[in-house]
Amino acid sequence: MAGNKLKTEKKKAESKKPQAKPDPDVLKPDKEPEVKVKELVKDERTHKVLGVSMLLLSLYCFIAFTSYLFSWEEDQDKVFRYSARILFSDDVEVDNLLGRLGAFVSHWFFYKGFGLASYLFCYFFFILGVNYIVGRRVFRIWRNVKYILFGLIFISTAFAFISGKSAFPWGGAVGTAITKWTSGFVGKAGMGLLLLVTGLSWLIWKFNIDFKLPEKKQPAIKPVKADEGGPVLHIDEEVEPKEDTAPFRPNGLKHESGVTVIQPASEEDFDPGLQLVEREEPSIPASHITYIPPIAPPLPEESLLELVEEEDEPPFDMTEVTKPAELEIPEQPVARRGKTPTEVTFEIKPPVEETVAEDEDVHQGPLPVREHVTADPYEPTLDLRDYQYPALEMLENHGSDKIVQDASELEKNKNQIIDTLKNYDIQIQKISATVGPTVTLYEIVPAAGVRISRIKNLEDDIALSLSALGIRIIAPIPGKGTIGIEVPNVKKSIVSLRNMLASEKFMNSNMDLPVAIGKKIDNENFIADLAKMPHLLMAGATGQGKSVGINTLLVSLLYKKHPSQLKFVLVDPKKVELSLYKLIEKHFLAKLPGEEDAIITDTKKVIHTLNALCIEMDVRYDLLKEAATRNIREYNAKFTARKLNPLKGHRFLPFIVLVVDEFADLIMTAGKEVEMPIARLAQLARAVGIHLIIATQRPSVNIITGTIKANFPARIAFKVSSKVDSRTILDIGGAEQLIGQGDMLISYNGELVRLQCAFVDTPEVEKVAEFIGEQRGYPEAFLLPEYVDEKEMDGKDFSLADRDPLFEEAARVIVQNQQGSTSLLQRRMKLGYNRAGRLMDQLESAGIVGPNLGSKAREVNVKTEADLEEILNDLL
Ligand SMILES: Nc1ncnc2c1ncn2[C@@H]1O[C@H](COP(=O)(O)OP(=O)(O)OP(=O)(O)O)[C@@H](O)[C@H]1O
Repeated sequence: MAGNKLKTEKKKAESKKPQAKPDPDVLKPDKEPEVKVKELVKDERTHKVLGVSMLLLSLYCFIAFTSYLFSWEEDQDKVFRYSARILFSDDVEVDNLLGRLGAFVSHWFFYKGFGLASYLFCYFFFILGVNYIVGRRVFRIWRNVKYILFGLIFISTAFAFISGKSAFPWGGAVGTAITKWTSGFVGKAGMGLLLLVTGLSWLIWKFNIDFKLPEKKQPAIKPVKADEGGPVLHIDEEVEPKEDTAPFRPNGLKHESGVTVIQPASEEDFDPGLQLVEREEPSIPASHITYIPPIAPPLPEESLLELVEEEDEPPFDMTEVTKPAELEIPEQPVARRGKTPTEVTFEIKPPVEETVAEDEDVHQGPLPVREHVTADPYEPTLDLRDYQYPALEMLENHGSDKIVQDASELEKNKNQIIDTLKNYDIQIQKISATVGPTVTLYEIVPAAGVRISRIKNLEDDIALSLSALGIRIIAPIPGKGTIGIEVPNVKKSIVSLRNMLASEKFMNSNMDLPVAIGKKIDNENFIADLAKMPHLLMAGATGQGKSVGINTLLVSLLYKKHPSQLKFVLVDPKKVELSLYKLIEKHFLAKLPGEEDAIITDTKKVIHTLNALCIEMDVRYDLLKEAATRNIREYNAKFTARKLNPLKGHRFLPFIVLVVDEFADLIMTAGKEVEMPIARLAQLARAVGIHLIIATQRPSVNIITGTIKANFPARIAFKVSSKVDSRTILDIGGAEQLIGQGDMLISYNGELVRLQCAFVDTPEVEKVAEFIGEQRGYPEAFLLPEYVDEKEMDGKDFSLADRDPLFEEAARVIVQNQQGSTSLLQRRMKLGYNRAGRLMDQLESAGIVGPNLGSKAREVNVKTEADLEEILNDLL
């Protein structure tokens, strides 16, 4: 018994002991996985549920409101009587299609709220719903909320005002309250006017209604007979007093300088003495501009492989199609100021088509990539399909881009020009002025019989009498029978790059490499295609705007091109000018394999890079030849149409733009070694999409040699220190008379044009570069072919023991293809010319290929792969 008692006590004690190990047989209840509220809120499904709910709510309100329009008389009474209790009173019957809730809600919105304007709530729920369901911003919420708020107040008030004492709550309680207060304040008529003004203002603001009257015809220029007194001139001008432009005063019959002025005999004879020609650039507000990568169709598996092989990129999901998106370009109003009833000579010509410096063979149609698209084209932008183009908001609006001109300054200059010419007994018929950002162009129509060379010879005298720097005489202005005198403005306007990029011409341009360079004197935007130039030489004394000019060109391209379409090779011996672009290395820069820095600052590396570019050029020419195409555009079109086999080394060729910021420095240190590859590239690289921008502060003949000059038909000169320098760059004087700060002359297509370079400041460039740099890029910069300096290789005789690591692979490529060609190795193994050549020599030493046969491929001595494996094993 005692024993039993002991046992039972022991058992009890054991049962009381905490169990050390859990019994594996006992199943524990599953723990509910913890749902984090944050994740729930972010979850795509939550958004979709919300979206569907919003859409249903919108529909519900719409039906309830519409039903209210027909049942309000019957239901209103009941809602009044029961108030919210109506919702729970089963015995109350209402006519609203959506029952008691419908009647109650509609009553609240219509009667106690905004009347008919309440439909705007349906719209609000609708746009919210669509945005949530689609998962992106189809409608802009904030902008719509503003419209809805305005609409609620305005429509309810307008309806309440118009409907007067109608029993139906047209404007709801809100509209009625506002109407009551306002009519008490400004009276009924005042209220009506106020509503009209508000409504019209909104319409004008929204649609920018054009109220222009038909324009008055400008009388044609008529030569006027001279009387005995001296030069004959019509100066009856009076400039419209507008903004910053004061009027020209009528000069009467006797000009203060003694010039006899003939008054026109009749209205028709009237000839404005000084015409001010101002052109305004239509620009698109930055907020309306969205750059979106082109439509990207899905790629088949083959291309996926090819991408992985070619770009060494992680395989992306190519099956998803990037949505096509619209380029939202609101219709641009034409800024035009009419004439005052008095005789006005401030003539504002309608905006002129922007000059687009193009060759005749300019591509007018859509981009080649699209042009040649058949079914299923290759889309290079899919490499980085999420890539976002920088927004215009990242750039600043420097000044207003509005030309500031002082009329008294115009008047003074004009009189001085007339006086000076009169002193030399030169008669003129007419003088007109075009005010540009930095200079004003006075155009003179000389009287019959006056020799143009006489005016040209007086250049210095006119400059002296106007005591202004930077005067330039163009006699005659090409294409016009007039003589131009450019006089710098006292107040100069900055041309913002932002406005130029916002211009329609730039945004809609089909050019391969569009660059917004600057504004002409008549305020036309000068937008050119770098691919047509095809290279650009820039020169100018220090501090005159070269670096800004380079930034302008680079930023223009960054706004238009996808990283898959364009690569920059940046050479910056000054080390600081282009360093900002380091941020976009993995997107837009190209470099030599194994190099750390993509921006080249060291002269030795510049030589290697230039030679590597020459190799790239040769490889591209081989590719073009194989593809039976003449230029990069045709080649890429064929490639995107999938007519070229990537397994044969074909690939999409991005444009390459080489920028050298200080060319003089390189020539000084490396001379011919730099000049030769540059000249070679300049001569040949155009067709394969390699373009050069070379800048220098020392435009002397030993820097800009004949070879270089001959290959750079497009040249820009900022202010230089002497006429000789100007001649070195432009083959003509004039650049020494520029006024600096981006004032420049561009010689292009045989024309010399004065431009004010577009301005972009360093912080803006930094912002753009940061924006691009923060996005997903390629794993590394675009690799140029390897270049090995022959001199460095001298004396390194080949022995089979130290053969190239790629020897075996190269041997297999050659034997498989039964073609002993160096370019085959280059293409298939992505090698530089030199390394491929060395490999071929090694293969020759090993007896795999025969000797060099000049332009023909070498003979392949090994016929089968089995034989090759034997030879390779023997070599081990
Ligand atoms: N297009 C322009 N519009 C207005 N101002 C300009 C423009 N271009 C240059 N400037 C002014 O001139 C200054 C010097 O320009 P920039 O640095 O481009 O000269 P630079 O020729 O490159 O000189 P350096 O050869 O010494 O580097 C700028 O800081 C700017 O204030």
